[in-house]
Amino acid sequence: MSKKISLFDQVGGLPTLDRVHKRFYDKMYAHPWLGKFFEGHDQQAIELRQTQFMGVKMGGAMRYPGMALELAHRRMYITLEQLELRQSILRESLEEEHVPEPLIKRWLKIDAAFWGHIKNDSLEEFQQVDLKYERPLIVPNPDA
Ligand code: HEM
Repeated sequence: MSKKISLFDQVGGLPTLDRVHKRFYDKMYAHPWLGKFFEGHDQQAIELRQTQFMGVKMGGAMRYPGMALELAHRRMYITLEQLELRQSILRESLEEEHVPEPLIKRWLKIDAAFWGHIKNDSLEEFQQVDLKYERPLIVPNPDA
């Protein structure tokens, strides 16, 4: 019986995830709007967590020892517009790393499956979240 090859192996395994996420977070950290969320956060640590998280979801033999996404992002006011912008930056990074288009589509579909854990539908709803001692982080669009 033939074994189905995981998406993780199809894209080239850990070296590909490492390269994509390095490129992706270089762009995110440099971004005039989304970059503000990452100020004071170690880029290499976030790259590693993203690789572990996606590695597991893509069927790799990996472990994700990080926080639940809802908890990791709950102090950030993240909207659908920002998630779409983030995904266009992720797509650009995947294309620049020559990941084939059908695999890009599968990668982005997995990514989008977790938006529900992170997305805020309105500022009113966000302001009702009990953040305990954490400071809320709302970043207005510098171009708006
Ligand atoms: C515009 C959207 C997003 C922004 C601005 C954002 C920002 C951030 C920031 C600032 C952190 C560091 C949190 C901390 O260390 O306290 C973080 C962690 C993380 N994010 Fe996001 N994120 C976004 C969307 C996503 C999405 C869609 C995913 C997954 C599909 C994701 C996966 C992760 C993971 C795995 C971590 C690591 C959590 C940990 O360290 O335990 N993020 N994000």
